[in-house]
Amino acid sequence: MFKLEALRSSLIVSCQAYPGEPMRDPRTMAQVAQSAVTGGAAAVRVQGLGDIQAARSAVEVPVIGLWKDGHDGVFITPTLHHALACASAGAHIVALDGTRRGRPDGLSLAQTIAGVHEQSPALVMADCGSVADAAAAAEAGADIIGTTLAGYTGEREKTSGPDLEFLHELAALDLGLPVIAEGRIHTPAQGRAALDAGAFAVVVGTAITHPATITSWFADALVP
Ligand SMILES: CC(=O)N[C@H](C=O)[C@@H](O)[C@H](O)[C@H](O)COP(=O)(O)O
Repeated sequence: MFKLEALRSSLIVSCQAYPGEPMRDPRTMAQVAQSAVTGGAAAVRVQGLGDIQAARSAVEVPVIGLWKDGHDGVFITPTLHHALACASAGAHIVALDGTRRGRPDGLSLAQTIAGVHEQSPALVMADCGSVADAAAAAEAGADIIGTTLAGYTGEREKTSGPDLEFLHELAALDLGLPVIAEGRIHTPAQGRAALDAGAFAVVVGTAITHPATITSWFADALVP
């Protein structure tokens, strides 16, 4: 079993391709994950049961697994069924929607987290969108708080870079849980700033593993 403490101050790389994209293939994402580990990623975050299984076979580092179902409301590992499937596929940490919104299976966040803890060895990362979410997720038994949904639930403004103010507010709250900064970290300096704002570790996705978006940044900058 991995030690969460080993991820302190580390870089975690999210390797995701979206529905319909050419790289949406578990073998491709496993290769991306391997490349991230070669570059220094201490863990990877992957979406979908096939990608979780492929990543587990491809890399030695911890795998954060999630299952996106839909694209509105509660869609990141929305139910206990989805969470247990991620754990069965090999996720060391299951990332799930950690907001205060109603869940499609009618279970509370606390019931969902308890179900994962009772039925698997996986830890739970609660993807939150606000300080109130984070406090509720800590109360509900989450092992890790993620800032993943800041700017996506209507409770906080969508900052262009990481929501550093959110990280400062969470640090001040001192929930007693590791807070992983995730979302719109696009440069190494922003990753450093997230750690300095109190994050336990940093997840970078798009800026490392989503070539279509990275290309658009360059292409847009060249438009006269
Ligand atoms: C909001 C949502 O659906 N976030 C997803 C969560 O898994 C991913 O699409 C993001 O790429 C990931 O959070 C990493 O963030 P960024 O790609 O900004 O570095």
